[in-house]
This record gives sequence, structure tokens and C-alpha cells, in this order.
Amino acid sequence: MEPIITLTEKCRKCYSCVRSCPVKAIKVEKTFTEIIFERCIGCGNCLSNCPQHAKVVTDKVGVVENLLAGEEPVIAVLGCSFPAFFHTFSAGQLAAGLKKLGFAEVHEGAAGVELIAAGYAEAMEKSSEVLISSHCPAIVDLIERHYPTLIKNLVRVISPMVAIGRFLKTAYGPEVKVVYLSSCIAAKFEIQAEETQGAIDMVLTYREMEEIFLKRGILPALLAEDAFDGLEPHLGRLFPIAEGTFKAFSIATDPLDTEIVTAAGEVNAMGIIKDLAAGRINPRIVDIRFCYDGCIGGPGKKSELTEFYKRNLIIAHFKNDAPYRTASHYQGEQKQISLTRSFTGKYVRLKVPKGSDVKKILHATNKFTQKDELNCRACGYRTCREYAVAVYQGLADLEMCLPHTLQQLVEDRGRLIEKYELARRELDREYGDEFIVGDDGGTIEVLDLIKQVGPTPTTVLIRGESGTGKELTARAIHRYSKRNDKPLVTVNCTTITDSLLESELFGHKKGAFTGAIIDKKGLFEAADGGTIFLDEIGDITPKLQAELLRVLDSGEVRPVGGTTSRKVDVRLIAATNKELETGVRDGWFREDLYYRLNVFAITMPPLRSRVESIPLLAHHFLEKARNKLNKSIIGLEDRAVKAMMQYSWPGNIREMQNVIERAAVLTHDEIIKLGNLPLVFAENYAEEADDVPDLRSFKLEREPHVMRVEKKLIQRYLADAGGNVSKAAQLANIPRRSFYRLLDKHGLKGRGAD
Ligand SMILES: Nc1ncnc2c1ncn2[C@@H]1O[C@H](COP(=O)(O)OP(=O)(O)OP(=O)(O)O)[C@@H](O)[C@H]1O
Repeated sequence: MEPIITLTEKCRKCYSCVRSCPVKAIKVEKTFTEIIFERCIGCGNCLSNCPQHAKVVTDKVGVVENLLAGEEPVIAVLGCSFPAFFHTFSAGQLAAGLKKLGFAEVHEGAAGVELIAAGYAEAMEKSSEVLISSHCPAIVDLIERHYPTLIKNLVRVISPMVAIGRFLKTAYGPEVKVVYLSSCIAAKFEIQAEETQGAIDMVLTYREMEEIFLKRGILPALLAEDAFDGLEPHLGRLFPIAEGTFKAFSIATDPLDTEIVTAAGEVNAMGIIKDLAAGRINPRIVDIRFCYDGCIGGPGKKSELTEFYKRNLIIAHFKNDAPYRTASHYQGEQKQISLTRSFTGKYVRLKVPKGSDVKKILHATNKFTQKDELNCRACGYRTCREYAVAVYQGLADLEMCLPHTLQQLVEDRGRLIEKYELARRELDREYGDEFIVGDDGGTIEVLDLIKQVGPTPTTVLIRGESGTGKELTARAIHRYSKRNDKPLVTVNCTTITDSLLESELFGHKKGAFTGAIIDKKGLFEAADGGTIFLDEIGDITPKLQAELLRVLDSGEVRPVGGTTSRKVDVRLIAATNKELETGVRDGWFREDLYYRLNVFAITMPPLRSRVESIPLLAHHFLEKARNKLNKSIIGLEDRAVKAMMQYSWPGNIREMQNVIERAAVLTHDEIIKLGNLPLVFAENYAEEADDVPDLRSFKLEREPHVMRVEKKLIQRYLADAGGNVSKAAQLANIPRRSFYRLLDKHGLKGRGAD
């Protein structure tokens, strides 16, 4: 099983892994991304950079627990960077904790560093080639899989981990199981490689080890120190820090030396590998580690600690004496173990696209000219061309191009709005007739104008507040015209973005702008022979105003990006709820276009000035709602109609249509009542309706009742007080003088104080 797996259900295709993978070993599937292991170098970038934690280390905790529960002895080897991870207790306490878990012995991987030091010294002495250190498994994989020409430069010596594994299996016996603890993910890949397998049985990250301690309730900080086993290392302990390799291998370095070079971290490592592959540099030896800060910065590191602090921890461990108890089988003359290894070219050639293939993919993501290639890197590739190649090779998909996807969204939105408008009009047509209802003076005047201008080719400007019936009027003009067997194309100038509107109206040529994948005809051409209705004309940009004027004057349209024009025969009807005269004065509307449009103007009166038509309109919309909702509603309550006549209708006829449809939905009766209308209708109505009783007559009616009750009360207080006025006033809790006044008012008499 591969050491890293993708939890496909967690992957959200954010492309973080694609962006962070230095060798583009991530394949984009339909709903998740996947590692291509033939290309993967095990650097762990995809693990550390996945915000969803969808890329995870394959769980080996259970496997190690099973080993510990088995018959064979299990040895733990601590990678050289362990002091920078397990820093809250001593090395001896860590050894005690591991033994408590059931490990037979605990060794330091630093001993493996010292086992291979001689191999490096020999290579330095004998080789005439540039040497590249081979202890970092990510670098070995990088060279084997991506820079095979550098294989000859790799030092033919095994890594410290493999060295200690081979040593233990020789000295202790082949039955022993060796578990290596490390911050390195690539080590998990290394133990599976053909050239190195068999030395180590399992690699666990420090984090996984921590998990086992927690699971088993072992707190090393509370344990007494125990001794390490095996060979006690010295300089090998410095191996995980920058330049530590040379120190551990006893190779003298100097900062001014260009012969002995160190590089750590992805950018530096990739840079130096490229330099070496291109033959730009020729040092004697290069020590390369893929992780920043060397092995103390591996993917399984303690990220809350700084590099400096971790360095200090490594140096402190180097200087301190950890307890050691070296068994006899590790002492004296060592059995010979093989420290050399070979390397294999594992380069997988991906299919190379032809120039035309790349071009096709670039076109599919709206890149027609060099300027369109933004090289924004949002897809994770350095250039649009590299990305196009990756798409060709199946490593990337078209959606990964962010500017293209955003553009696509804008266009889809425009198309959806257009479709919505069409559907809305279809519904209007289905559920309502096209007739203009109303018998008030304003409506009759509008109908007369429609009849007059309809049959002519004259441009018409329809003005009026929103919802007053401008579009309905435009449709009526078209119906009265000689073009009524040809299309009426309606365009709402505010629902389409400015940039799209020009191409929507006049069409565009392929490649005219990002997104213009094919030639497209405009709506003027679609309306040829018929009528175009431009709603909300006051909202178009000055640039479009100029183009529209040109089309009206010349009767020719020129597609965006085109060089030739085409004659069209289109009648224009425009509508606006804006004060175009103010626009001309303030400069946002062209004067010449204004005069060109204002040849024949029809102004739609607001509903509040068509009060006489409200009952007619109300019944018209009730009929429409009844059909639409399939409800048996026979009429409107008088009070509801009166309330509608008192209302000011800021949203005009459209508002009325909506109010009645809503009331038809709400009512449980066959009649729409005042209570079915929005509250504001009832509120207005209560204040102004004429069947509310007159307040003055109410007062007059009330008075005799009040007098009768008042007289009875006074008589009762007098009776209770035995006729004594002062006492009666006290019982009534009013001043004596007031009580006398009430006695007078009702013609009663009482006694003075006794
Ligand atoms: N006189 C009328 N008779 C019947 N229905 C009408 C009348 N006037 C408007 N309507 C209806 O009211 C609704 C709104 O009308 P329309 O869309 O024509 O208004 P508009 O002025 O173009 O609105 P906007 O400026 O918001 O686009 C439509 O459903 C229309 O059928």
C-alpha cells in the first residue's frame, strides 16, 4: 500500500496539492485529486498543504502495535531529529517509554550516520564526478524519477536509516523487526524501494508514535530514565541540522568554498538540481535535503518550534550524555554489512503534445493571443502553456484556469438572465392576454397613440415609471405594425453586463475578446425585418449609445471585432423610466441619440392617476390569477376594491397584479376580501373609508347613557353615606365641591355635615 492516501470524500478540489507539488505528481479527477506515485518523490507537501486533510499518511499505527504484540523482538530506532520533536522529556525517559510499550531495544539512528561516513570519505577521494549526497530519500526519488541524467552523480552509499537497519538485522539476527521513527515521509517510500527494502520493517512518524503513547496512557515525562542500546553515536547526532552532514562525515567546510556545497528546502534543492542538470555548476560534492532547515524541518516536524530552537535542542542532545547500555553483540569487531547501493532510472515519459494541441487547449480556456496568457499561476502551473501541456497529459483539467472559470460564470449568468427573461415573457403570454386594460383618460390616450404610430416605421420612445405597462405598450405597437409577422426581440439593457451587451446587440467575431470562441450573430440581426425593443435604454454606456446611434443612422450593424457591416431593417422601440433630459444636461446621455429616439414619445401614466380603471384592472388580474392558480374565486369584496382605489401604487400595475395574485393565493373563500390584501390597505381604509360612523353623532348618542349611570352612582353614594354629602364625597373619592356640583346637575339633594 502506498504511504499516502487520498480521502476522496474529503477532497474539495481546491488545487492546493497541485500548486504545492514540486514535480506535478497530482492528477485531477472529476471530484478529487490523486497522487501519481510513479512521479511522486514523497516530499509530503501535499499532506502539509491540504486544508481539508484529505491527503493523509497511511495508518501504520495498528501494524506496529501488532508487531509489538507478536513473538519476534521489535527494535525502535529514533531518527536523528528526535530531540527536536520529543523535547518535553529527556532522551532516557523516551527510551523508557518505548520499552514500556514493548520495544526490546531502543537505538539512535545517528549511529547509522557514522556507519556510512567512511563511504562518503571514500567517494570523495575516488570519484572524479560531481557528487550528490544520497541520504535524503526525496532527493534520490527526485533524481531517479525526474533528473535521470544525474543518477551517475549520486553517492552510491545507503542512507543512515538503511545502514542501521542492515546493521541490526546482522548483529541481532534476521528475525528482529526494526521500526524507524522519523519526521520524514519520504522514508516511508524508501523502505519499499527495490534497492533498499528489507532493512527496516516499518517507518512511523514521531506524530504516529505520540499517538501510540497517548492510546496506551504512557507519559514518558513521568518515567525514570532507561538506557539506549547499541552503538553510542557522537558526531552523527549533528546530522539533522544544516551543514551537520559534513560535520558528521568529517568533511571540512568553509562558507567561501564553492566545491563543497549545501542546499536545503524545496526551492534551493530544485534550483541546484536544475543547475547541476544543466551543467552550470561543478562542485565536488553537494549535500541536498528537500526539507527547509534539513531533517528537523521534515513534514512530521513540530511546527510550533522555530528552526533556531530546534537546532539548539539537537546540539544540546549532542553535548549531553544519554544513558547507554551496549549489549555484547554490538561490541567489538562488527560483522561486515553492505553499505553500497545502486540507483535506477524511474523516469516516466509523459505524452508530449504538438503545438496545435497546446493551442487548442489554450483556445478552450479563452487564450487566443499572448496577452490572454496571464500566467497568473492560480492553477498551480508557472505558465498558461505549462498548464495546457498538463491538461493534455491528463494532469490538470480546464476548470483549473481561474480567470476562464470566472469569465464562464459571468457568461452563464448572462445566458441564464436571458433565458429567465424569455421564460417570464412566455409565462406572461400564456397566462395573460396582450391587451391593454383601462377606460380612464390616460389609457385611452395611450391606446390612440399606439394605433397612430403602430403602422408607421417611426422609432418610439415609451416613458413612464416602472410597472406602468411600457413593455406591454411596445408589444401592442409591434402588433399594430406591418411587421407583426416578423420577430419582436426584447432586450433589457440592465440585466446584461455592459461588456456583454454590445456583443449581444451587434454580435461578435471569433477571438474579438476573451470568451468569443465562435462568430456570433447579434439581436439586431435576429430582429431583421421586425422590431427590437430596448428596455431601460437610459442605462446603456456612452460607448454603446454612440454605436447605437451609428446603427440607427446607417441601418447597418458591425459585430464586435469585425471589419465589415451588414444592413438590417429593424424598427426600434425604446423605453425608460429615467429623465433623459437630465441625462443630456448632466452628460450621461447623448443629446443626438436623445433626439433620434424622442421622435415619437408615449408617456405611460402612473396607476395612481388612473383610479377610475382600478376596478376594471382588478377584475382583469383576478381573472388571470384564477386561471393561473386554478381556484374558483368569483369576485372582490367592495371594501377591497375601495381600498385599492385609495392606495398610491408606487409599483404601479405590476404591483397590483402581484397584490391580487397573492390575495388569490391567500383567500379561503370565493371572494377576495380586504383582509387578504397587504396590511397597508386595511390601515389606509380604516382611516379614510366613508362607512366609518361620525364621531360627533357617536358623542351625542353616548351622552344620555353616561348621564343615567352617573345619576345612579351619585344616588348610591348618598344612600351609603346616609344622605351626608361630605361622607358621600369621601366614599366617591372626589372633592366635596365637585359632589355638590353633580347633585345640582342631576337635581338631587343631600344633608350638610352633622
Ligand atoms: N393597462 C394594462 N392592462 C393590463 N395589464 C397591464 C397593463 N399595464 C401593465 N400591465 C401588466 O403589468 C405588468 C407590468 O407591465 P410592463 O412590464 O409592461 O411594465 P413596464 O413599464 O415595462 O415595467 P418596467 O419599467 O419595470 O420594465 C405586466 O404583466 C403587464 O402585462
